[in-house]
Amino acid sequence: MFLIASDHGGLELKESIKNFLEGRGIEVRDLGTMNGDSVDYPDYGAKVGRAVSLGEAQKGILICGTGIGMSIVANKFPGVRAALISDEFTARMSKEHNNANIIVMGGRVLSTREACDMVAAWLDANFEGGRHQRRLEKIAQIEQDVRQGRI
Ligand SMILES: O=C(CO)[C@H](O)[C@H](O)[C@H](O)COP(=O)(O)O
Repeated sequence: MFLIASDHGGLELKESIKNFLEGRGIEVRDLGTMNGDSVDYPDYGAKVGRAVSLGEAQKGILICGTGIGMSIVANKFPGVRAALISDEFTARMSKEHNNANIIVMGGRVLSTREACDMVAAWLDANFEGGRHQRRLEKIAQIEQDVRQGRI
């Protein structure tokens, strides 16, 4: 099951991506925002970041105006690897090398077509493991060390 959320700056793109995913037979849970009123991206980024961190969902998609704020928020949660992607190449790499469990996009940056192609590239890619797994383990270790005040 996929989680998706946006602020007002990503609302339109969120709706398009949701339709795109559902068209591919993927179940999507929309955590808001549901209308164009101005809202604060941390509130929505935290909903998806928390759920992925707790294992309530395997994957998430976040959209704000640029994607920057949402990625900062989501990456506060342990175990979250949120990737701000900008094109099909970074979308694919975010899975192959980083095994990103959340992708983040800018609703004021991308066209619907570009964004859907990027989502497809991420979905269709596979994590390569090997040296990339070692690097992800180092990230997890850093997370532990920071939490326990070792570094
Ligand atoms: O990335 C963002 C925040 O870092 C987003 O672009 C927000 O959507 C943006 O900041 C919202 O701006 P607004 O002027 O309040 O519409």
